[in-house]
Amino acid sequence: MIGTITLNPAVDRRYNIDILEKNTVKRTEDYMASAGGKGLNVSRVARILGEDVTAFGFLGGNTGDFIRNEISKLGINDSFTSVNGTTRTCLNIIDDNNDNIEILEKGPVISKKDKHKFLEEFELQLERLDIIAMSGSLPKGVDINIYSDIIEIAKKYNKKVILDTSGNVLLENLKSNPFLVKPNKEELENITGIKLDSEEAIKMSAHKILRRGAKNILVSLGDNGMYFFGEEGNFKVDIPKIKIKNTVGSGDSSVAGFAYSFSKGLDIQEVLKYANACGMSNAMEKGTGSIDIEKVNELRKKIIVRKI
Ligand SMILES: Nc1ncnc2c1ncn2[C@@H]1O[C@H](COP(=O)(O)OP(=O)(O)OP(=O)(O)O)[C@@H](O)[C@H]1O
Ligand SMILES: O=P(O)(O)OC[C@@]1(O)O[C@H](CO)[C@@H](O)[C@@H]1O
Repeated sequence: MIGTITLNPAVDRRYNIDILEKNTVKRTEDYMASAGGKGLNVSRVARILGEDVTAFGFLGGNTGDFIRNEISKLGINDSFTSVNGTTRTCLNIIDDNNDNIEILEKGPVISKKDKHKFLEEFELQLERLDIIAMSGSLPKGVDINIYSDIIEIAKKYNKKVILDTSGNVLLENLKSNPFLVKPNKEELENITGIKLDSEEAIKMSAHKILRRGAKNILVSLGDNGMYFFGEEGNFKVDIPKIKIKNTVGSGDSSVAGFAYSFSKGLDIQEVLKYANACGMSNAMEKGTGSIDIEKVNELRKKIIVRKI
């Protein structure tokens, strides 16, 4: 069973239009709403891979009800804590060239009481979880160290935690030794201040993050694949060219592919193939945080993992 934590979930609304242009009115029949926020994308992809998933976090208002309904249809166990505020809505507007704009709301304010309820619920269920993936930005009212609080609880039960977040929230929570972090190239550049224009620069930056506490790091590079640095060595993943439709949620799909294959005991090279194949399959679909299992299996055969 994979546990996912989405402290700031979102109803993701995707709109496909012909062209992105200032000062115009656009009408479209090509749009969709999904249960989003990074951890919920991880949940959905892990579920498509055939894994049992329990999802934790905060939900409120009619958008929260929409998400509860969607995840119940997918067979994801709902362990969300109810809050008074309203879960945010995030927009992804994509044109015919696959250029897009994302508009992300801040989200509701979480009270101390609800935070404690959430931590209690999480600890109650921890024993049943093989691995935990926690992802995304923090809602207001929640302390920047909350991801460390969660990791410390998980450590008591010997559980591994993947942390996929960015900026100061990522930096501040490295001290509690997350099992894996997954910045993309831009996020890694932002937190280390080092321009990542060579493999050497990426390696140096990634090792900076390892020295600050993370056990392993995946650096995702969009259409250029991925690097992995950590306990099992250093690897570069080379991927074939694909035709993309919507790359939003590819990072989350990679986290799901990693968590799924790692928890099944596959070796690191196979795990990295799963992580990339899931990210790629998501990029080939219109939906956000959505994969096609047959494509994942085809793609895995075409991905090359090199020790560096
Ligand atoms: N344009 C693309 N072409 C091929 N593969 C892609 C593309 N974009 C993403 N991928 C695959 O998905 C993985 C994760 O994507 P990416 O590096 O864009 O993560 P991300 O920036 O965290 O994504 P997001 O924040 O939108 O979820 C990549 O390592 C790659 O395997
Ligand atoms: O504000 P956060 O939590 O950083 O990002 C939220 C978000 O952009 O991330 C997902 C794509 O990765 C979307 O489902 C969602 O809207």
